[in-house]
Amino acid sequence: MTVQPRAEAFQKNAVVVSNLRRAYGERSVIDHLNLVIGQGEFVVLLGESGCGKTTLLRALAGLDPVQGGTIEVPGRPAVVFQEHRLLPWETLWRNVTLGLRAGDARARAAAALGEVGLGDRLDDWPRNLSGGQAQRVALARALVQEPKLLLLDEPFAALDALTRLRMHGLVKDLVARHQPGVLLVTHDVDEAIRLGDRILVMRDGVIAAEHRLTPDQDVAAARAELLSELGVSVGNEK
Ligand SMILES: Nc1ncnc2c1ncn2[C@@H]1O[C@H](COP(=O)(O)OP(=O)(O)OP(=O)(O)O)[C@@H](O)[C@H]1O
Repeated sequence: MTVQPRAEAFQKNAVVVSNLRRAYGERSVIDHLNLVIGQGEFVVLLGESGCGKTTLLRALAGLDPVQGGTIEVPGRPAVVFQEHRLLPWETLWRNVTLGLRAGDARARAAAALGEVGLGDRLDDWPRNLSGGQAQRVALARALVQEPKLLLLDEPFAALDALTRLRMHGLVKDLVARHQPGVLLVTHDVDEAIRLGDRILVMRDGVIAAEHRLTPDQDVAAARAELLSELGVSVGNEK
């Protein structure tokens, strides 16, 4: 067992990954990777397609076995995927509290759905939601568990540009309020710059580069640097 949920909460860290290894058969995808995410820290993971971002996220979520190393997390991580994964035969409030053992489940669902602007839709059905609304319910379902670690695997990728921008604001607010450590996987460099306290670039099975963004960051320069690390030449683009 390499994923080790700890009963006592970490004081500072949402996850500590040491020397993680993950292979599919003979093919190594994660090769002695180290990573620490602090409580309340928003970390974004970029990397070329196929470099192993989702593999890492799934390992952190405890969804897949790993071949070596350790993952220490203070409790069960919550995950939001690109697809909302709501159960069509359950109402929204029941979807939000699935697996939650609490006597006041409906009240908790009401609070969580309220936080994502859907407090008046408790008894509605997933089929009646837009893509953005469904992702908001998926976020409520993740946050109702009060996770110390929130894993986001391209949760905005299927949304239109305007909805995506609104979701960025919402997620940022929710993370500031609930203070989980966050690992967001995305292909979108602008999204990474907008949301990340720290941006990681994954390559050859490890974290190959790391950027801490400051409030007075030169955004164009950061963007060009990140794109270049991802193998994209931007020439003189501002
Ligand atoms: N179940 C699997 N069986 C075998 N190989 C797999 C499996 N899942 C992923 N891989 C391989 O592992 C590598 C990493 O895949 P992964 O999905 O983690 O990449 P990614 O960085 O998330 O890619 P993308 O950005 O395109 O989503 C790829 O080469 C992929 O083909």
